[in-house]
Amino acid sequence: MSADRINLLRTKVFDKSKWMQLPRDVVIGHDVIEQIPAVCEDLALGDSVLIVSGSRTRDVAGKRVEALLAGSYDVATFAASVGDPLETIRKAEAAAAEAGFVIGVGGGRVIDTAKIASYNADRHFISVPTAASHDGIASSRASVPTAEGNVSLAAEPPIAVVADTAIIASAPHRLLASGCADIMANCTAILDWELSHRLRGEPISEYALTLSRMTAEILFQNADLIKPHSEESAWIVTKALVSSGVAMSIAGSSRPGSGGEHKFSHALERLAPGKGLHGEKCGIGAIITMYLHGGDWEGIRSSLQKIGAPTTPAEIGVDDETAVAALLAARTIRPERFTILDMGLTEESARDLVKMLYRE
Ligand SMILES: NC(=O)C1=CN([C@@H]2O[C@H](COP(=O)(O)OP(=O)(O)OC[C@H]3O[C@@H](n4cnc5c(N)ncnc54)[C@H](OP(=O)(O)O)[C@@H]3O)[C@@H](O)[C@H]2O)C=CC1
Ligand SMILES: O=C(CO)COP(=O)(O)O
Ligand SMILES: [Zn+2]
Repeated sequence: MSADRINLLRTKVFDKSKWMQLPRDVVIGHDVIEQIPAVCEDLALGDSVLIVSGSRTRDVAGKRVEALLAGSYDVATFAASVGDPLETIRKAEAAAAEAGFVIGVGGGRVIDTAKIASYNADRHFISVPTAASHDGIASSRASVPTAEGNVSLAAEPPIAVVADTAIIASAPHRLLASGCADIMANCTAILDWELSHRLRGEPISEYALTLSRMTAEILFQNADLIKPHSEESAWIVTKALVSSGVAMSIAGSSRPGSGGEHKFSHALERLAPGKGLHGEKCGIGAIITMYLHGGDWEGIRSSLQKIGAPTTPAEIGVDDETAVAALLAARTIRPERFTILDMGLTEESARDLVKMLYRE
């Protein structure tokens, strides 16, 4: 082969690069919250720490983390209040800038606040989920509600995840079921991604896609094992959430875990704020988007029912008309993310779908 040809091939082969940020320590299991001092020592992140938690989650686990670290670190706390998320993030960022590293102890909102604040303040971040309710536990993305709908922001990937299954199993079952639904929704998210790849040439990551699909499939297979307040269930779901977060980190975007069903969920959050948990809305949305993809939508519905997640808008206090409006508004949220809901859905067809697929 001529030197010119080799150089051409080199250029072609080596002009691609990717930066994947993954957690270094992932500690999951019974009472592992007690391992936090060892994790912090192992990572040698500094002498001072900011612990971010919410009003409930501070009592659930935040205070325990504060006590565990108080002897060895200068500990500051930040209460991630429920209010304007961007304002809360700004305040958390200022507090993070004063600390050596940040620990987020809570549900999805708290973890996202801590990981964005860490990213903006250029601090390492440790993720301590108190509930297996969302797949942002281990990812480098954050999903933040704004007036225009949720935005997906780059965030600090956790350098460590410490997920205590005893704490997670004690959380309200609704949170665990919501996390299951968030993962089950991966199966429609990847169908949307493949559709966009075939139709519009959107780049796809086979590894991220396969990991995301496999994670959802494992959960569908284990749906019978998911029971309230069982530590085994917490273990199964938490591992799946970490795996799903890794898929997003590999992709460098939330695409492997967020398609039309998520845009429907974000639209609902805007139209009916506070109704339903994130994963619950995604699961409900996945029933419709799977139907539109021609897949096993009844399988999704029965798996959601098995784990105790809602399958109709009515179950989360949303009326049919609002669900129709959310289906139609979904395409206006993050419009660059092409999904099956961009394929000609009309008001009439949305109404028919809601009537047919969300029968009690
Ligand atoms: N980064 C990503 O990729 C993703 C991000 N998300 C984001 O995550 C958020 C949704 O997360 P989700 O966890 O569903 O909702 P929240 O974080 O709002 O948590 C729901 C409620 O559960 C409480 N809670 C959490 N853990 C426990 C526990 N162990 N015992 C009792 N109560 C508990 C919280 O308390 P407290 O008041 O203390 O917070 C809160 O009141 C959304 O903002 C969504 O956009 C969702 C999916 C993926
Ligand atoms: O929720 C997510 C994955 O489960 C990601 O959220 P976005 O839809 O905001 O990207
Ligand atoms: Zn989600």
